[in-house]
Amino acid sequence: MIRLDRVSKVYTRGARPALDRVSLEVERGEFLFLVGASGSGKSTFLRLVLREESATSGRVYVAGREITALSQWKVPSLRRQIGVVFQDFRLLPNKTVFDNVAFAQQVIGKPQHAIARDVPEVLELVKLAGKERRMPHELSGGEQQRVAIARAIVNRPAILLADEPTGNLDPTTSAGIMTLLERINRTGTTVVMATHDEVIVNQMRKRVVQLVDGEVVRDEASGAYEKVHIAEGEDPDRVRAGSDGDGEHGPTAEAAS
Ligand SMILES: Nc1ncnc2c1ncn2[C@@H]1O[C@H](COP(=O)(O)OP(=O)(O)OP(=O)(O)O)[C@@H](O)[C@H]1O
Repeated sequence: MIRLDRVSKVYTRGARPALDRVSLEVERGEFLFLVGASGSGKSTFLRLVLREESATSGRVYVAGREITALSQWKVPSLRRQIGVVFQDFRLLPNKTVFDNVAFAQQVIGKPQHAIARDVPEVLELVKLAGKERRMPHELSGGEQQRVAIARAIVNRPAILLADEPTGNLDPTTSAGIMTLLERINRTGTTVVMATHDEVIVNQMRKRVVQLVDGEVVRDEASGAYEKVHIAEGEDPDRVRAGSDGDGEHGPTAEAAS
């Protein structure tokens, strides 16, 4: 569903790459956590999949298409296959819950009867039935994120990208959001979630890909989030190669396939 083939991204010439020769495949229907410290390249990964940024080298494939050199006019059709959720919800403050979700359908020209059918259905799924007429500021953070998720999935995208979706939420509310994302994943949607949240990652036991300085240092089919510490004076390449004695920390992409 998503494949990166030796992808590097350099934002500023001469600077360290934000992603450094990343090769990774995400199968249709998979749920993948992308973890790593701030600045490790998680958002860059998501932006490349969305074609908000282009790779400096290597190739990116999404839903069977090579998007590295996709012409600009084809980008909207790529994005229609991808729903996105952010840490800060990004709802339209002057629109109701219903209209925030409906807007995602209106911009792609969905007819009114489809909107009248789909929006209540998706609001039911995210457990917001009855709150259609509320404005975003009349909702809790968790409810606002549910609206954002409803908006992201209302057009039935093949892929859902979530960038720190629980970053502004308390643990209980976060758990509810994770239950919802898992349910969406079970309907066949491929989910890639970037997060710092070790508790969530460790509870879910999904595939975990960990980045350090733009490099994949771990890829485990049902992993935990173990922080990779690079101590002062330690050779970071030794850590990245996973040669720390127990042999458990190297990239294990094959284990997930
Ligand atoms: N538009 C940009 N121009 C220049 N450098 C950038 C740009 N976006 C990101 N970077 C750099 O690329 C690296 C990776 O950033 P990225 O945002 O992908 O990390 P992240 O893992 O998502 O971090 P966070 O968890 O803080 O969101 C960082 O060193 C960052 O400073």
